[in-house]
Parts: sequence; C-alpha cells; structure tokens
Amino acid sequence: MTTRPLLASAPDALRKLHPRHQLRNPVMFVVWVGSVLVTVLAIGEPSVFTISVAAWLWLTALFACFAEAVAEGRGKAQADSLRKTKTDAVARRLRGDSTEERVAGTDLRVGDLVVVEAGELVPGDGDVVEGIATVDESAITGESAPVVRESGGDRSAVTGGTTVLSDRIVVKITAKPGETFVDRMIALVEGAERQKTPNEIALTILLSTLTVIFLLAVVALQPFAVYSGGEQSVIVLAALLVCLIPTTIGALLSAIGIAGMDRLVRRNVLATSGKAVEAAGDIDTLLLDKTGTITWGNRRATELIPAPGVDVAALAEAARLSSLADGTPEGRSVVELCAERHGLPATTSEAEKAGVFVPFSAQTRMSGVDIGGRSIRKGAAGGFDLAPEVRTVVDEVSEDGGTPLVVADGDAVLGVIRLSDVVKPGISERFAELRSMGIRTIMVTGDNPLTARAIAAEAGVDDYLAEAKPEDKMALIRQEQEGGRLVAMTGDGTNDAPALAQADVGVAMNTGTSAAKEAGNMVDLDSDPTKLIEIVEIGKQLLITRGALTTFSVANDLAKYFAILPAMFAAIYPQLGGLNVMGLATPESAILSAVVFNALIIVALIPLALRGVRYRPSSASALLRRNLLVYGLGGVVTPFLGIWLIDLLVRLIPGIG
Ligand SMILES: Nc1ncnc2c1ncn2[C@@H]1O[C@H](COP(=O)(O)OP(=O)(O)OP(=O)(O)O)[C@@H](O)[C@H]1O
Ligand SMILES: [K+]
Ligand SMILES: [Mg+2]
Repeated sequence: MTTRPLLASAPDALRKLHPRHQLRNPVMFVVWVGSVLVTVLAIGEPSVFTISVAAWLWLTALFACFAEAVAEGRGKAQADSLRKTKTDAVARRLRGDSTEERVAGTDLRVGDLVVVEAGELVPGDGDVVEGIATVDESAITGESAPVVRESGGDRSAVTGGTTVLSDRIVVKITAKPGETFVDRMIALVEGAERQKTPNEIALTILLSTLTVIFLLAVVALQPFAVYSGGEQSVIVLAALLVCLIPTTIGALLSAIGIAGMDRLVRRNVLATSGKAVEAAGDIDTLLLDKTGTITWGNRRATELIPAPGVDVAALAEAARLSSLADGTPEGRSVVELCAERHGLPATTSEAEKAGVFVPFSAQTRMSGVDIGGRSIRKGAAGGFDLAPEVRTVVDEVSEDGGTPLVVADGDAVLGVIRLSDVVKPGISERFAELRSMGIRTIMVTGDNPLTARAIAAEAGVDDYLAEAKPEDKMALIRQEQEGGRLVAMTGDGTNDAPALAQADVGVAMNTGTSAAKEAGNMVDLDSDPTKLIEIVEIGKQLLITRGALTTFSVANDLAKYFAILPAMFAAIYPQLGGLNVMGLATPESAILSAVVFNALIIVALIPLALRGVRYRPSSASALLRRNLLVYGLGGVVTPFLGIWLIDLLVRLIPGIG
C-alpha cells in the first residue's frame, strides 16, 4: 500500500483554511473567527502574550485542516494507483451490420456493443452478452488469479481496464466514459464525493449547539466582570471560548469518516455511501443469495438420471433440445454434457433453429422449446407432476446439495439433470464469527427446500428461505426492517437487485451482474460473502471512534475552567486562586498554556482518529463502560497534566511568566 509523507498534506491543509471550507464545520468556524479577531487586536496592542495567543489559535484551526488533509492524502495515493489502470484503450465497436469500427474508449456510449479478444483491454464497464472468457482483473482487485466472465448468467459483468486472457467476448457497455467503476472509485477515495452521513449531521448539530451555549456564556461573562470591576480583554474571552467549545472532536470529525471509508477500500470493498458504512456497524440480520454468493456459482450439469423405463439417450436428446437456446451457464453446461457423454452435436442445426424457445425466468424457474409439435421443458421440480420414483431422484440430488432440473416432453417426465455447485471454503467458521457478533444469517435462494437445507447445513447459516422469487427476497428484508432491525444483503444476480436496493447495506459481489452492482451500496471486489464481518467491524469501529473522541473532547475541556477562570478573576476574587490546582505561574501563562494544550491535543489524536479505536466483539454495555472509563476519565485527567507541563515551559518566556 502506498503512503505519503505527512508534510505532503501541508499545502492541502493551508488551502482548507479558506472561510468557505471552514463554514462547513461550525465549531472550527468559531475558532477561525476568533483567530481573525485576536490577530486584529494583537496588531493593535502587540505583546508577547497577544501575539502568542493569536498564533496558537491559528494553529488550532490549521491542525484541524491538517487532520482532514492527511486523511484525504491516504486516499489520494490509492487514487493515483487506480488512475494507472485508466488507459486510453481503443474499442472495437460493432456496427449494426456486425462489421467492426475502431473508436476511442472515451467515445463509447451506453448500449454500444464492443468485441474484446484475448490480450486486449476491456474498454469500458459492461455486461458480456456473447461468449465466455477468462479475465485478469488484478488491475482493479489486486488478485492475480484469472476469473471467468460469461454471458447469460450472474457472472456477466466486466470492468473497464481489466484484460481478457482467453477467447472472445462481446460486451454491452453499461457506463458512460467518466462514470465508470474506476472513475467512481477514484472520486470516492479522493473524498471528492463525500457527503455528511446522518450520524455526522446529528453530531454536528449537537456540537454546534454546545458551541452556541458556550458563546452565550462567554458573552454574558463580560457584564459580570465589568460589574465586579474586572473587565476582561476580548483576547482573553476569545481564548476562553476556544478552550471551552468541543474543538477536539470538531477538528477530527471529518478525518474519522474519511479514514473509515479508506479502511474499507483497503479491504477491497467500495462503498458508494458513507451512510451504509455507518449502518454496517449496527447490522442485525444478514441475507445471502446461494448460488454465486455462498457457492462458487459455477453451477454445471454433471449427470443425467432417466425416469424408469426411459432410455438415457431419449433424456439426453430432450435435455439438449431444451437447452440449445438457453443462454444461462446452466443451460450451456447441459448442451456440453450431452455432447461429451452422449455424443450429441453441440451446435444447433438449421431445422432446430425453427423451434420457439422459452427463455429461463426467475418467475417460472423453467426454460425450454416448442418444436415439431413437441413441448419440451426443463426446470425446478415444483413445476412438474412427478412419479414417486422421479420424486426420489429429485430428493436425493437435493439432499446432496445439488440442484435437480426435471426434463419433460409434454406431460411425460423423462428424467432429471443434476446441477452441481461447490460451497466456498471456510465459510461456516466465518458465519460462526458473525453469530458471535450478534448477527443472524439467512440464506435466500430460488432453489428447492431440500437443496437449500443441504447447502444451509454445509455453510452453517442460521436459517434459510427456499423457492424465493426476487420479490420474496425483498419482502423478507422489509419484514425484518419493520421489526426495527438493520439488514444487510449480499448477492450477485439481477434477481437480487431489488433486495440489494432495499437492504440498509447491500453488498454486491464483483463477479455479479451490473444490475446487482448498481442496486447495492457496496461492491466487494473479492466476491467474498463473509467480507461482511470486516465491513461490520469497520462500521462499528467508526461509530466507536467517533463516540470515544466526542467523550474525550467534552471531558478534556473541564481542566481549562481550572486554568482560565482563576486567571481571569484572580485580581478581583483572590479566593478563586484555590481553583488554580495546577499551580500555573501567571494569568498569562495559564491562558496561553490552555490554548496551546487545546491545539496540541488535536495533533496528538490524529493517529487515533485515522487508525480507529479497536473493536473487540463484546456486549454494547461493556463497550460503553470501557470507553467511558478510558476516554471520559482519561479526557478529564490528561489536560491537567498537559497544561501543567506546558506551563512549566511557557513561564520561561519573557513577558508571560
Ligand atoms: N437455465 C435454467 N433452466 C431451467 N431452470 C433453471 C435454470 N436455471 C435455474 N433454474 C431453476 O430455477 C431455480 C431458480 O434459479 P435462480 O438462479 O433464479 O435462483 P436464485 O434466486 O438466484 O437463487 P440462487 O442464486 O441462490 O440459486 C433454480 O433453483 C433451478 O431449479
Ligand atoms: K476545546
Ligand atoms: Mg442467484
């Protein structure tokens, strides 16, 4: 992973001092206004004290900008390495008459068809509509093993900038140049598209309210001071105000959010919404699609099992016919099996092309052909009347975790095709980990209940829903949400898209279709359904870090009363001197020390804001107790020590001590 030297962020930090940028953060805007005011006054009555206070107020504002710039800088390094994948590929665009023309990748439009052959770069984002190929996606995913991309199924999406290693595919472009996956990723990691999340907005409102209250309190202090004969200088009042308002969290808030996004990108997850990252921290239920998510998704026909009294050759002939125009990977694998094991032609004859093909749909769970007066169908067992012997075969295939497809010619059931798929390794241990985090896992699949049960047991999910249509997946999510639960969904198919859109956190597998990636609010480049563990951890870490630093920020302002108030009123009310528990040298050294500590604590906490407070699975109340102790008590104690130490140095400055 590339890193940048810290000082590289200095120019960006300076740029952020612009008032337009400051206005976005009310707490730091007050510091900014205070700095301007104190500077003007210090020019009017220059002294070591006034100039020092002015300088440290500016540093306070600058350190906040620096925190944000450093957080963004880490993303910039990633953006630079991503930009390298954006080459000006030349696209081979198909004209209407299926001749080719060469155009620049930047001239492609949504809907264009382009040809990509072995050794060539994919010129833009799209879906494979013809052919099958192995693709090297390492430029995007960092993973060097080639992946298969093919038309018709749930593994059809290709990304611009990746390389086709074998064969020839036709790709239908789905993203405008400039709005591709990589473009969006670059914008994200650079923070250009960053918007405040609901949580951040709520916290900003709270911090602004606190700031206004302190502002009023400081303004109201002056009449009292005048009345008791100790009028305070505006410089001292400004210093007091800055010390009292929650500058620590105000300065670090946006860095915490950016760092959270950055941690996700480092785990190969792209989130298009910060809101989803936050929601991930509170997920109760995780729904997963079966094929392509829990299993590898390479579902292939592996066996033909004829019904009693049916010749296997007759079953093979019908299975092949029903699949000739079935563009799904399952359909093509049936044709291949019939060719390899049963000696049938793999290509469609002219006579066969006359058939009326019935494409597979998630609604009917069937596909087939009407040809020469015959009506041949294959599909999920639920759609057929089965003799007991065939039912037994269907159940056996299902209990084995396979997907049975029944083949029928008219009313005559000819037999069963076994589709096999493999569960991704190590998945049950990871689901156990999710359980320990308090997250319930539910597998939702279009497959039959027996297959679902077998795969659910093997994968170790808590529950499953079988024979689920796209709307059933979405309804299940709604139902969970109505019970007040936050729901995450991982899936890869176009039929998962409605559910991915409905979920609070929708994670699409990178291997999936464009529709799925478009519908969700995260894409996992590694297509690992258990990546949700990391996503949840990062979300929790983000929420905990924000909470911990807010606690610290409010707690660490307490010591500053003990530093500044006695300093302000020592002359009029000597008994207030008892509050000077730190034994600070002079009123000037006390005020300056508080201001210096207030600025330095921001810098000291930048690493924690970027790294995040560590999350360990434990109950919410235990977590709260621990954080109150560490960041609440720590926040109270640290500044007493810090201000006392700074005062020891500051008192040495002539004109202050
Ligand atoms: N090409 C096909 N022709 C006929 N039937 C099919 C075909 N592909 C799948 N089926 C049947 O339709 C069912 C639903 O398939 P689909 O791929 O839509 O499931 P899904 O909802 O994505 O769930 P999952 O991905 O978990 O399997 C399958 O279980 C299978 O029985
Ligand atoms: K403060
Ligand atoms: Mg699916």
